[in-house]
Amino acid sequence: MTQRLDDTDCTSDDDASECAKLQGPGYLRYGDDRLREECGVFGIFGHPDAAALTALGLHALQHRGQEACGIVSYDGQQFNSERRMGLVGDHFSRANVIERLKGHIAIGHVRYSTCGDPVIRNVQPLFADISTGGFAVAHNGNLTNAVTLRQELISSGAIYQSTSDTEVILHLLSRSKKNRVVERFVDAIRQIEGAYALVSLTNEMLIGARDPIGIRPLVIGRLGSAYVLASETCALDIVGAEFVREVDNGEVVVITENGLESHRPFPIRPARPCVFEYIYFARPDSVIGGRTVYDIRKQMGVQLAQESPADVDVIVPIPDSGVPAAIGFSQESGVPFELGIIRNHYVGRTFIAPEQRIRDLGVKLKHSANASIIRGKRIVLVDDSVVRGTTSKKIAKLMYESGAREVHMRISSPPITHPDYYGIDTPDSTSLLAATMDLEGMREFLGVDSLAFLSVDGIYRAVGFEGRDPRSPQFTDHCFTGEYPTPLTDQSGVAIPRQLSWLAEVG
Ligand SMILES: O=P(O)(O)OC[C@H]1O[C@H](OP(=O)(O)OP(=O)(O)O)[C@H](O)[C@@H]1O
Ligand SMILES: NC(=O)CC[C@H](N)C(=O)O
Ligand SMILES: [Mg+2]
Repeated sequence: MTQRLDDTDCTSDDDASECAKLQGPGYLRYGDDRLREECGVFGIFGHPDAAALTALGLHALQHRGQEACGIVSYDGQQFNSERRMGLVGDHFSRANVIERLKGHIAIGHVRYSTCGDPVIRNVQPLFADISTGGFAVAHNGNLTNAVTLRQELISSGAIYQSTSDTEVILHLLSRSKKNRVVERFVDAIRQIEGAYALVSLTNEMLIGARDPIGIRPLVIGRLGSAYVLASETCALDIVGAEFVREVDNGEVVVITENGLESHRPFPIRPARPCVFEYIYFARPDSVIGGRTVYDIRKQMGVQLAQESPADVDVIVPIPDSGVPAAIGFSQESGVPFELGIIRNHYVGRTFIAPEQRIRDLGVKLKHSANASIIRGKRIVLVDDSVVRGTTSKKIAKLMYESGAREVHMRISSPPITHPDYYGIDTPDSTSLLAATMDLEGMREFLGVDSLAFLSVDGIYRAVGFEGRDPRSPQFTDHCFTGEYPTPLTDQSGVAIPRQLSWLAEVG
């Protein structure tokens, strides 16, 4: 059966085309030099206001991706799709937009691109009409063999519509020889490598899946008789859904009118979720593994104060994500916590810009000194991470300019020495401060009186373990250890062509 797709996706967007111009046309970006967040996914089955609730869920997940957003619904007759560059609230708060997205099943996505330009053709959910009917997919994560598979598929006749890694899933699904859509889906995900939390929609089901070691998060909720899938529990809270459980690593959940069915298509392995969810990505009020992210970040601050105390007058967090660790540091050390930096609420997470000059400006736009707190004081600045050092360097300078007597920096995660290929999109190693300098070099570069990072075991202790189990690490932590838990086929194979498409979207 073939369903109609009513597609009101944006076809021209000034920001998107400007971005594309700045980056060069149609490049399949890999490991470029920007810190990015992640994507967020949401899905709901069996609710008359499916699209409106999806918009709310995406709004709660906005911290995971601020580049673009989209929703696909199914109304019993046809699929309806809206995909836009920009924020959820700027588009999906309009009643006429939600009215167009009719139906009782919907999925949605907020995007930060890790693979493929930030242009409308890469905005998710992606949709395809395959022999079993319409199929939409929204993906958080990054596939580490997507380029290799793409080359194979294109050489055997596949016509790609985007430069996103996610599109490979649609091609594999379409080419599967299996009959049922769930079997085809399983067939497809067995061929992909890397990190994925997926929500997918057909005319009769909602599907959720996590990669074999569960790098990226996905939770299940109930809202009356409806089922909800979401990247984080904060998206369940906003729609009033009750948390049921996390989707397990390697699990596929299929939700139909008959309820939820669980499939385990991969050999059982221990989970290794990404530790960066705790450190930076997830919203502090989200619950992972039974504990709030806020509580865990505070514990990271406690561990940090124990490992690297400082003789100072005041503890100052670098907002936003440095705040809980700074509270923990203050409570453990007994030194008062003060908001010595005020954050501008109209600038999102790290100001997204392709040039260092604009990133520098971004940090200035985002953070201002609360000089009366700083003047004449010895302070500890607490942040969750240092990637390129842009934030820490600017803020340290700002503190001295505002009259701080001493500035000490404490980071509630270990030095990031290795790039990420699983959806974080930390830069290649030449741009990572800790990959190019030792501790003293970083201290000098940042211009602070002292600098210390939390140890790798300290992170594990904060989450509740005795330390990292070297034989079977409990987390995906390659950023700090260099130990990648999946094959990096695209990185280790023959050269990845930087340019896969000659189509530049200019409007
Ligand atoms: O060393 P850098 O390259 O500057 O990157 C590290 C900074 O980026 C992140 O903050 P971000 O502004 O993205 O988000 P937040 O407001 O949630 O802290 C992180 O919390 C650090 O502050
Ligand atoms: N950050 C992510 O999870 C990105 C999802 C997908 N790889 C994309 O580039 O769109
Ligand atoms: Mg920050």
